[in-house]
Amino acid sequence: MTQDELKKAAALAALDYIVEGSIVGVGTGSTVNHFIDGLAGLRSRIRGAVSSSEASSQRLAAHGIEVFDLNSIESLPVYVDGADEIDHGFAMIKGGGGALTREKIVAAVSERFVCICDASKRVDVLGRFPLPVEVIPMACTHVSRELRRLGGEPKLREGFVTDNGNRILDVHGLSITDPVALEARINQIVGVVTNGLFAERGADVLLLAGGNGVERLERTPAR
Ligand SMILES: O=C(CO)[C@H](O)[C@H](O)COP(=O)(O)O
Repeated sequence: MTQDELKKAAALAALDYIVEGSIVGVGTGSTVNHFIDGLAGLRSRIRGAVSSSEASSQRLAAHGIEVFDLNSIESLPVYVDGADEIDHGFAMIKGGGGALTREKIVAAVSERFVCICDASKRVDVLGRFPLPVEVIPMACTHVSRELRRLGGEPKLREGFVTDNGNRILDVHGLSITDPVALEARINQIVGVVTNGLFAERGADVLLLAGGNGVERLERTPAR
């Protein structure tokens, strides 16, 4: 199977986690695009969706799925999103598509985070994938300096502006032994909107597609 076929298998498995009659939280990326296309077939069984990016909102709307403002909803039973890396404690690096801040907001509201990935995303230690950090434009130089102090090598994502009008620094070379602590530490830097470590609020379910099918893994409570 190709990587894209594996992404599609994981994405379609997530349809089993949709709560009938609910609003569904929808992430961003090529794996999520397969999920959105699959969700179109269940349109009559959900109220609609909240989305973590303009791109996902457009794709949902093109399928006739109503996209709600997150501020207007009372509960979000399930959020489905991909990841760039996920470790064995279900902490993730996200933001390869640059949607990390809205993803983190929707994830924070949701009761259950269902992560959909092909098996190449599973790692023992996070950090081979450069960590995206969303930064207020005027703070790029200051934040880069601070990130270097933490041992990383930040690179501005050239030509990319987030849906929130900000910039992304991709931080290479970080050794992420304590994802919860590093997530909090980077978020303390003035000018950082948020970073792509999803450790304080990691995934609850991991649907991991590999050669032998889709593994359905649940996070153990004591993470
Ligand atoms: O965090 C994300 C976007 O900001 C994506 O979930 C992540 O980059 C994975 O993308 P893909 O499904 O295309 O491999």
